[in-house]
Amino acid sequence: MTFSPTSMSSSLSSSDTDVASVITAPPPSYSAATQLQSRLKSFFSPTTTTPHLMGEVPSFTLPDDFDLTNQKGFKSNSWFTPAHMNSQKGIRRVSSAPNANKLLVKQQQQQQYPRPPLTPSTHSLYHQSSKEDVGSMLTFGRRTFRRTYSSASIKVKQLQVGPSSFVKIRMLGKGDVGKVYMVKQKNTDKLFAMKVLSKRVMLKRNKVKRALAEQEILATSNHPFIVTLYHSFQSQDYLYFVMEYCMGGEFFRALQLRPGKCLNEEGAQFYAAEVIAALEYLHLHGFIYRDLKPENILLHQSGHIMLSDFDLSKGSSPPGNPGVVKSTSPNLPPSIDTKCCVNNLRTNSFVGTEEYIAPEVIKGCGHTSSVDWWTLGILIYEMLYGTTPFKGSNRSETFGRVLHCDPKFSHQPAPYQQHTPSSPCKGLIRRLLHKDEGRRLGSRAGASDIKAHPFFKSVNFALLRHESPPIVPLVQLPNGIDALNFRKMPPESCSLDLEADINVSSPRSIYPSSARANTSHDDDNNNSNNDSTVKDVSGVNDNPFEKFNSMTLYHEGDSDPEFDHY
Ligand SMILES: Nc1ncnc2c1ncn2[C@@H]1O[C@H](COP(=O)(O)OP(=O)(O)OP(=O)(O)O)[C@@H](O)[C@H]1O
Repeated sequence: MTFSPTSMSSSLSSSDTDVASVITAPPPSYSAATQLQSRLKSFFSPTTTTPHLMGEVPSFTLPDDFDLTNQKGFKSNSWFTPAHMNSQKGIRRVSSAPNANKLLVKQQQQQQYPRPPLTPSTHSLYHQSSKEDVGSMLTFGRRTFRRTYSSASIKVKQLQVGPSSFVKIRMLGKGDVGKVYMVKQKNTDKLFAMKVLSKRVMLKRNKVKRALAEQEILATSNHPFIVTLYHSFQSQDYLYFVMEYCMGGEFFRALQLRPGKCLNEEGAQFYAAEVIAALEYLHLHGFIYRDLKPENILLHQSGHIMLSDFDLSKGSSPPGNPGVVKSTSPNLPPSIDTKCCVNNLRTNSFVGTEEYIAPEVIKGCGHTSSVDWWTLGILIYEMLYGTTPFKGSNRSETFGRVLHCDPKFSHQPAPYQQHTPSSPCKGLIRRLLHKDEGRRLGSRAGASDIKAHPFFKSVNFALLRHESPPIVPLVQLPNGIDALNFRKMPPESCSLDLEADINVSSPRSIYPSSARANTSHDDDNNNSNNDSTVKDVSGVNDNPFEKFNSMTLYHEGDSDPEFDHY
């Protein structure tokens, strides 16, 4: 398909006119990081210390008519009705009833570890200091933090763009509360992916905390396999994320286009290794991802992966310090324990995607970072077999299999595969899909456990970026506008009228959307959401989007004069 950008381009909504009209917030401050953590984070280069996002935003008027109730009814299954599924909430992301005890514990934790407030003086100091040498000390509020090598790889600046700085090219995808557009920056002609989230819809569906979590992760991550955020800002009605445009589109689509919708073992090993590197980085920073699936893996033009969509992720506050664990083999050096960075994070939310959901999530007995290793097991299986291991004809059957069945490996090669999976490969999948999270691979030291498995014996994790990916996306035009692997969006959806067509399930023709869409019943996130939303209505808490920062981020390697000094 050929495509003329000029014929299809349209300026962004006139209500969101320019930088001046954007509600700006100061950039974030950095959190404290221990020396060990800093050293390890630099080791996982390129990376950064964690800026916590505590901006102050001028208040604005909320739409009068927002509704606190979730619109969709959740139909629980006859054989399985855990308490957290009984409430009448949306099917795609089911929210749980608030749990008073947990709220109390959370509040106590917050009192114990308050995030440092950011004052205008602190962020102006930050700007002045952004050129300072590695290792210099910065003072934020009452706390002093050591800048490390890694923190110099992202510069947080005052917002330099607004909605009108971009021209919309086309819609790339549509989610629960927003849309993602391919946009072109007017003065540079650079392409970006712009995620636009409707505040109204977020308030309606209690998704405010999710957007804040996503911003925190995107703004603090600087990793080759995690999608890069360049700007974030908000207007009266929308939140905006301007991210690197992943020309290769969804890994899910790329898989679907392959014969048998699968990869050979070598290919699966490659993508699994990149995913492990990304998850390891997230865990190190204290985040559990919780929604690994091929739809959330995007492909860079080079074919390397970029993890995206962090709205179901959960952060540990504060993240624990990484440790060092003895290797399981006497011939191997000790390895890094990233499990302990997320050790204090146990959450009871019902989140994930049906076919990828872990047993402990279904049981509702609380889950930890081990859920990410479960989903990795499902992903590897899907890459090899073109289908997930526990898929049933409906949700009830799928959950039943997740809880009670072992993954099946046929003695014959799967269609379009020349071989059956090797023993190390099957062994890895079995160990990742262990029903008991305490005995699952990764439960001891996190990613290091998995990297040390014989299946990855031939993989050099440090050099992954230099490997040639098995799938290199076909970009039909040199400017990347007509890339493959995106869902076909109806042309009439190419408007910024978000209210009109948000929550129309994404057209996933191959799988029924219910099986592939995220499900959530997010007690810990939504407890606070519910809480803050209720306050908003009563007028006690004026702005639920206060903590959403408006900022521009520069990464090492971007054309920014400040980086030229390094
Ligand atoms: N950086 C990007 N580059 C290219 N395409 C992207 C990018 N980010 C998102 N997309 C496209 O937009 C789709 C939706 O993005 P994303 O999953 O982040 O949105 P969402 O609103 O959070 O969706 P969901 O409700 O499924 O969580 C993706 O599946 C992908 O096709």
